[in-house]
Amino acid sequence: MIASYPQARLRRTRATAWSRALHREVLITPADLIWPLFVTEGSGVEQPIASLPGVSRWSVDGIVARAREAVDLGIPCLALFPNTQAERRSDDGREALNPDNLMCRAIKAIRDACGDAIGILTDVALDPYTSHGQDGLVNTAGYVENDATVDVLVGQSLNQAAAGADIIAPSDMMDGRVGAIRDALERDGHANVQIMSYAAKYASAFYGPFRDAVGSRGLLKGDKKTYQMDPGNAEEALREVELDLAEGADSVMVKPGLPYLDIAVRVKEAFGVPVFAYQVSGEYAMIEAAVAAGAGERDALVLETLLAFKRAGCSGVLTYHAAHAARLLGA
Ligand SMILES: NCc1[nH]cc(CCC(=O)O)c1CC(=O)O
Ligand SMILES: [Mg+2]
Repeated sequence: MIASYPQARLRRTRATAWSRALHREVLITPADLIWPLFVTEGSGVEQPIASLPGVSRWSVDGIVARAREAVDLGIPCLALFPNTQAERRSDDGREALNPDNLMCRAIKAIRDACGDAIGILTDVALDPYTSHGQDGLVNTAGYVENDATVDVLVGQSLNQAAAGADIIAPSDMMDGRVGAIRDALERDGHANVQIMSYAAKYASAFYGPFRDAVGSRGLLKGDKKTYQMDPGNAEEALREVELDLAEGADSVMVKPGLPYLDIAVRVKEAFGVPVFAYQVSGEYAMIEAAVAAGAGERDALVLETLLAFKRAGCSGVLTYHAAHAARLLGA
């Protein structure tokens, strides 16, 4: 029998800070955070990104400094994204296969500086390397070809793994890419390289600032609706996750974050595997815009939104607020 009022007063346990702390069901800690970083050419370069106030692209030396900062803050993993120079972009995105590309140089530099003190997650998709900004190879009809793209993504993954990536994170939404990448990693001696699949990734309006950051926004014609998921679909997300797990994903991601918390909950309940959420660039920008407009307080907005992911059952969150949040949580 469950008591009712006045024997039950749910405000009793909320009356003091110590009691609220004692009864809190979930916590967010720096160890729950993955910090996405944008890499650019040069040295000593910091380029602020206008649509992501507070976030910059860094040259490799700056990325190494961010990696050391992350280690000090207790952030376990970085996610790297390259801003590829226009002259290195092509229709087929072949720069993704260059063992000396910006991404590979950043991976090696972080590894040299930090050893195994931090994980390096690398995004697999061709959009930072294509002249058209699509994640895959586009045929003459303008359609992104699935199987031909997967062949290139396998090469991109092996290139990243050879440079020292710890977690390969395919964000392209091609069918069958997780299995193909897993097979190739096993064959190539990378049995312990993980795959975190962007399994349920939606064709979202929240990616705009990210496309500025990697330099693909002005290039992209049309949209990504023939491969990223329709925002109306939830059952389909479970099928996407099921397939990626069957193909060898170690963990799965739901993206964007807050607007899709229901998906995170359902995936966790259905499969009981490690689920990560990506609080994407547009979500970050929304919080910063609210702060700038005096509509909310940054620290509180950041910590509340991050806690929500933990409550939904996520193992962790990719967030551009990672360093700020870790500083707040470490204090
Ligand atoms: N495959 C590219 C990729 N990887 C991560 C993001 C978005 C992340 C963000 O908005 O923060 C995107 C953008 C896209 O699909 O167009
Ligand atoms: Mg899929």
